[in-house]
Amino acid sequence: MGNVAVIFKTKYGHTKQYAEWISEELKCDLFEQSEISGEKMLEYDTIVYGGGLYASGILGVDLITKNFSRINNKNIVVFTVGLADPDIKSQFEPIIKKNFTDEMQKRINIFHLRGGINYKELGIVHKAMMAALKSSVKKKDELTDEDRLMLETYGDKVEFTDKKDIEPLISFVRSLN
Ligand SMILES: Cc1cc2nc3c(=O)[nH]c(=O)nc-3n(C[C@H](O)[C@H](O)[C@H](O)COP(=O)(O)O)c2cc1C
Repeated sequence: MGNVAVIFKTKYGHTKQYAEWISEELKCDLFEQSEISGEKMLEYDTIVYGGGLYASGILGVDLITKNFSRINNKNIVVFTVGLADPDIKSQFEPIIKKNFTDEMQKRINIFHLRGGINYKELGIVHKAMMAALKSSVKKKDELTDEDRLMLETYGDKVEFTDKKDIEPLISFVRSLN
């Protein structure tokens, strides 16, 4: 795995928690996305980037995509943190397509971790986005499990963040050259 940098961007702290656990486990450097430049990333053999999921976008992932041609020769691992259940793999396909080109998808190893939400903490824009999502879900004829979870927990607090879920990512990074 060589020398590893864990980099993250969070709005409400869930991705930061995972990034801290990962960097502690790997005993490696940890950076907030705004603290590290494309140039600095060149010092590492393995880059692990984590971003919260917002309307299918991976927060701050442009650090990786904009610098992709420079870091292409490194091990690149991305983890997303969202409310979507990581066991339902199909729902991540559009997210991966939206955030990465075909070439990037071949080179980047992607993991999905589950975060949480506390409606009382949300900023005004995010509150409005969740309200809009709720009314569109309520209009659906058939609800998915995710839709039901959203309606049941709307306005409340849900927490899925769990340290043991980093294990597959940790084993993968340790297996890298
Ligand atoms: C406005 C808004 C949009 C969101 N969009 C998604 C999404 O597209 N997919 C998903 O799985 N979770 C989505 N979430 C849930 C967040 O990804 C989840 O709260 C996550 O834990 C946030 O990570 P952070 O605390 O590190 O920012 C959304 C949350 C908000 C408030």
